[in-house]
Amino acid sequence: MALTAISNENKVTSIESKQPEQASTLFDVRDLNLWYNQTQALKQINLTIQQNNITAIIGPSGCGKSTFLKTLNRMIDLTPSVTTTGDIYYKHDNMLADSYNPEQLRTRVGMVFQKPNPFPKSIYENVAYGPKIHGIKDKKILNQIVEKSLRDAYLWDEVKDRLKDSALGLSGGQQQRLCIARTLAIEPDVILMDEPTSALDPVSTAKIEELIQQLKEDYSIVIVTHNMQQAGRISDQTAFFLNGEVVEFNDTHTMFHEPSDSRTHDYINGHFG
Ligand SMILES: Nc1ncnc2c1ncn2[C@@H]1O[C@H](COP(=O)(O)OP(=O)(O)OP(=O)(O)O)[C@@H](O)[C@H]1O
Repeated sequence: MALTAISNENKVTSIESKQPEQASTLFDVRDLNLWYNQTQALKQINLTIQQNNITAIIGPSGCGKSTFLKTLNRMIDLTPSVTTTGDIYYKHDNMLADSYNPEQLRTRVGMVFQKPNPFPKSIYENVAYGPKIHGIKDKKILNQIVEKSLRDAYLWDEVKDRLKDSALGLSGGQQQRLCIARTLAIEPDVILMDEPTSALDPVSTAKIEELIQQLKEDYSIVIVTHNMQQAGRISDQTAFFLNGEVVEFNDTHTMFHEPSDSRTHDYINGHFG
């Protein structure tokens, strides 16, 4: 299978090279394979993820999208009986190496899940939690972080008068924006999002999509989505996964208008999946 990657200049480039990618590459995934016990879930994945881009991961159920996302911050380590081969360079360090510190990686690579999962604490404490864990005790600084994170997550105006209320009293869409604010509070480089709008109504979905596009200014985003329109609307690059392989990885416009593989064409046009 011919695999291609899009450089910052939007030229199709070969990723056969074993040299580190250019400075704007955040993740450089090389020959990644992953097994759950004997079952191979990811097969020879090669792709690069660029800074300040939105990269969408699409594909039918069970094709390995979430597994791939969880390798990017090594949350997959928490699943017993997983083995991997290959390399993932994060800012030029191989973060799959035994010597690499996954805790540190997770402070740089935050994650937002399909179902909003706020802690059963106040709105304020949900956002302050990460910075507190990282040793910030000064109340004034914490207040600033909480306000900025909630503003950046487009939630401040809706919650500024009820910061001490339980986060569980927020609507689903507000809870998801709170989870994004909680991620922003630790100032990551990357936000991984696993179907972040699939449990939300269309209005909340539109707000989160707008937010994601805004966040691209300061963060890099990798989003798993089942929603083709969403991938087409918000992402810069799209990877199409099928049976654990990357069938096609390209800039989103090309992928949706001139897919190079007939399986991509069929999936995008709803013929399977
Ligand atoms: N903890 C696990 N133990 C064993 N197999 C697993 C585990 N998690 C996922 N798998 C298997 O790995 C494959 C890929 O699963 P994954 O959840 O990554 O797919 P997905 O594309 O995200 O699916 P969906 O769109 O349904 O969420 C599937 O065959 C799945 O059954």
